[in-house]
Amino acid sequence: MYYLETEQSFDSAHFLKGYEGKCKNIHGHRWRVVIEIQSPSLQKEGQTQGMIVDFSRLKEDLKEETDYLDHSLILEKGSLRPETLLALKEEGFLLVEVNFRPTAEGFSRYFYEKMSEKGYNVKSARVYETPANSASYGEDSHG
Ligand SMILES: Nc1nc2c(c(=O)[nH]1)N=C([C@H](O)[C@H](O)COP(=O)(O)OP(=O)(O)OP(=O)(O)O)CN2
Repeated sequence: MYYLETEQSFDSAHFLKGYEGKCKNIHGHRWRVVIEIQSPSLQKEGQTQGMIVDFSRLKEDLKEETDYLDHSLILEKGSLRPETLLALKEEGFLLVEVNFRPTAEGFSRYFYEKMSEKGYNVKSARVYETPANSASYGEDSHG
């Protein structure tokens, strides 16, 4: 099996609804996302001969996903009162609502699924919330 890895980073704010501690407050991170893909074979001809996929394509596909979240406030659906949400929208803030608790674990699955939807055979997605703290998601091929 061949493996290929790339990474991107983005800056965004989040908070953890229902968390007893400092993470209940809106705070920011420079999130680092590391994706590893796998393939039993390599391209046989053309520009990408000998590659799983061109790094530049893999990098761009991941960047498209991280750019979507960059400089946003990421919030779990239903975690703010409707009037608060409306007020933030009226202020013109970039808000991204997600249907999971925005933890490092939640984001690792999010990026795993986003890159899988793009056709990659993803081995793992690792998301760093801080340089020392990360979570990863993968699915073993036996289900
Ligand atoms: N398993 C997880 N635990 C925590 C997560 C998470 O995503 N997965 N997230 C948080 C908070 O979002 C928080 O930002 C991180 O908390 P903490 O580790 O305390 O942050 P720091 O490393 O910056 O800690 P300092 O003590 O301020 O250096 C909490 N837990």
